[in-house]
Amino acid sequence: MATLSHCLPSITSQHRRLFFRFKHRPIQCSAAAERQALFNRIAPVYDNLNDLFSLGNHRIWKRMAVSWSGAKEGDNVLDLCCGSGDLAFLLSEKVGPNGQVTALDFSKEQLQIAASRQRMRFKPCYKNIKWVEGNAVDLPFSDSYFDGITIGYGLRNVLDRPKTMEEMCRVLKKGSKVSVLDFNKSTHPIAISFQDWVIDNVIVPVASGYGLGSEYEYLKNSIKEYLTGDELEKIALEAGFSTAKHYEFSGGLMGNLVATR
Ligand SMILES: C/C(=C\Cc1cc(O)c2ccccc2c1O)CCC[C@H](C)CCC[C@H](C)CCCC(C)C
Ligand SMILES: C[S@@+](CC[C@H](N)C(=O)[O-])C[C@H]1O[C@@H](n2cnc3c(N)ncnc32)[C@H](O)[C@@H]1O
Repeated sequence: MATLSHCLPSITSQHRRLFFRFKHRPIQCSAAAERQALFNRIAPVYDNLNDLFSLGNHRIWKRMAVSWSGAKEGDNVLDLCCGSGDLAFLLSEKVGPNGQVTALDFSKEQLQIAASRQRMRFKPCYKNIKWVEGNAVDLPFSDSYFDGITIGYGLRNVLDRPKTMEEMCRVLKKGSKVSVLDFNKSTHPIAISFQDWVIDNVIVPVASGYGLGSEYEYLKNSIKEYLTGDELEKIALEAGFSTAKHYEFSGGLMGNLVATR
């Protein structure tokens, strides 16, 4: 059984207590383990490259996603596939000291960075964040537990998206929302060509300079294999959500699914 505390020699006991034990199944499937390893490898440069490649725009997109989740003061919310914690920190400010944020990811390196950011940029409300090492397809939470969920650039990367949708529906209270932010799998030829051109000619060459060329090649392929807005709405309804609406923005490059349990 893996506990994150074994892998975190540099964090304080206060922060170590913030991690739950990962009681659920360890990652056994080799495809999932490869993906986990990829996100561990990019963790040290992940935040800086997001700022650089999106010209800071990812911060705006993440604020929009939090707003779409309907999270409010005092809520108990989940940020799934939290990575280095951007959405969790925004949720923390939104729900305030009387609320609670649980932020889950399967990458130890990303969680380690999230915890160190929590220490360094300390705001009183950040005490309300708990970091959890776990798998999005098998959530360690009881039914109807959360008032809202965000998942930013996460659903595209999980191997079993319908199961992840079902899990999110299961742990949400009735009437509460999930906000799923990601690249939009556009059907417009100009948006597709622009996205491909930027990734091939800017993102992959720059990332190659950090030894991460293949990791960012994966990003391009994962967008191609992702779901369109219509397909996302369909899997949300099939998973048990009562309504589902996908919004496109930033010239059709990004998309956000909002589904209500
Ligand atoms: C925060 C963003 C992406 C996170 C992200 C998601 C993934 O699945 C990855 C997989 C593998 C490697 C890295 C990632 C990853 O970083 C969104 C913004 C960051 C993008 C890298 C920037 C995308 C640029 C657009 C194609 C065009 C930008 C136009 C902008 C308005 C200037
Ligand atoms: C592109 S990052 C997004 C991080 C963060 N949400 C953000 O917007 O910056 C995708 C994250 O999903 C996590 N992830 C992918 N598949 C997962 C799974 N099955 N269970 C838990 N986390 C997963 C990765 O470890 C990675 O941190």
